[in-house]
Amino acid sequence: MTPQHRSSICVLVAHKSLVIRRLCHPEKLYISMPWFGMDIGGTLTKLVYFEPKDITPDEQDCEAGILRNIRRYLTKNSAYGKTGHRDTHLQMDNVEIRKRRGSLHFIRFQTTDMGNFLSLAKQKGMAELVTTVCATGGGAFKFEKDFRDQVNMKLAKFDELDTLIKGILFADMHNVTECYYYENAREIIKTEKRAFNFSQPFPFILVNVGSGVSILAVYGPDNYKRISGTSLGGGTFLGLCCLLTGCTTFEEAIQLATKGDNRKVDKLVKDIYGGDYNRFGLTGDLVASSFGQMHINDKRSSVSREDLANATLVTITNNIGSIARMCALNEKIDKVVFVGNFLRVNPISMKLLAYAMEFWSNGTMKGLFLEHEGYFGALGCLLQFNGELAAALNESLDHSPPPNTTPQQCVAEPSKETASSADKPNDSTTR
Ligand SMILES: Nc1ncnc2c1ncn2[C@@H]1O[C@H](COP(=O)(O)OP(=O)(O)O)[C@@H](O)[C@H]1O
Ligand SMILES: CC(C)(COP(=O)(O)O)[C@@H](O)C(=O)NCCC(=O)O
Repeated sequence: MTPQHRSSICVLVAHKSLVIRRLCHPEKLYISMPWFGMDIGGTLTKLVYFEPKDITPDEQDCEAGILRNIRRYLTKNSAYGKTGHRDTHLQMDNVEIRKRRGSLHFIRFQTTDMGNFLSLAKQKGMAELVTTVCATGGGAFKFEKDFRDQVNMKLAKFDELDTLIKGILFADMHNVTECYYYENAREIIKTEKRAFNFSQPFPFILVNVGSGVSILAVYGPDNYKRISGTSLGGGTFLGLCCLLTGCTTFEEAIQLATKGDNRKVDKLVKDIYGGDYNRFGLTGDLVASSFGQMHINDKRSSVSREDLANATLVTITNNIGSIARMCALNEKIDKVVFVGNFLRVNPISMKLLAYAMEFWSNGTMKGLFLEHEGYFGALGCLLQFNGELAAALNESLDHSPPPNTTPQQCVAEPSKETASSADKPNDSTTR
């Protein structure tokens, strides 16, 4: 291929505030890579990266070195900086987004590490390549100035609950084993994970257990309301566990909880009644009072760190289960979907939630879970950006090659109207 040939097929199209790239095939239009969706949460930042796998030799020729390096860096490693991890087991291959085929990669790091992330982005040349990052979560607002000042990047902000739902629906459509439930949930020791067909999802209650908890009633892809929430969430579990046991990470807290016994910490119905409280169906083994034994000196001195971790996990989980069930009852909805990174590596809570839904509803409600747990906001953010851009591009696309044929690295920059939906109040989101 001659340089003239190359320059004539790698062209730039600029329209309004969108700058898009036409690579190699004039009839094909590509929003410039890299495609990211970022969810900057209260505890963890989640990054979903789309790796194109259908790159033609021509396109490869046109691709900037920085872009290639970023792709290699993200896909060849599974640990980045101090706290960055790629969840390789969650990778989704052969996914089509905007007529491109590729893999979705799922990366997380501590939000407290944002400074290091920005330095790394600068070091890897991201700042030269990308001018706008699609972001959701509270941090999209909190860190907007840092992105602008430190790496000269703008944030295209999307609402975290809108993107959460979009991400869930996409993942479920593209992964047949995304949704699961626990069979025989009433027998916690024996219960087993089973795939659930979530192809007819509506209506469902969505419980997002992040740092705090948001509870939504979802009636359709664009029809939902936020019906409740609680500040006693994943952040509470981790915070209390660190205080009570001296552990320092979520993984450690879960490890401790796995080996502990909440019955040494909590007061059970049988500790109060000497057995069951039959009149209202309260069995003796039910927790009557979380941490209810810890005012007794002897009991306090005999509990282990493991027992305290387990009791903390059970307390937080049961409270979430109880609120979720009441919400489902109020809305007359029988499917309750639990997501959020609190459920990461945490089968104890998932089984307890499945049990709570089943037991307290006499089998009329079902607790459901999703494999990509905490990544749906970031995924929906990536999709929403493309979707809205696509609409804008469809309107504006001029199929004839433009006069300027200089190959040049460029970025997709959303227009104000399309990108800043999170800046506007959301009428469908009520408390
Ligand atoms: N590696 C981890 N570090 C810290 N918290 C974790 C980790 N893995 C799971 N968690 C749990 O996930 C919660 C955060 O969930 P997430 O859905 O990412 O919410 P947020 O968007 O508020 O950060 C934490 O409060 C903690 O309970
Ligand atoms: C404020 C939040 C939406 C932030 O989301 P998060 O980062 O916790 O996922 C969430 O923490 C929340 O809904 N908290 C509960 C607030 C309440 O209803 O009491």
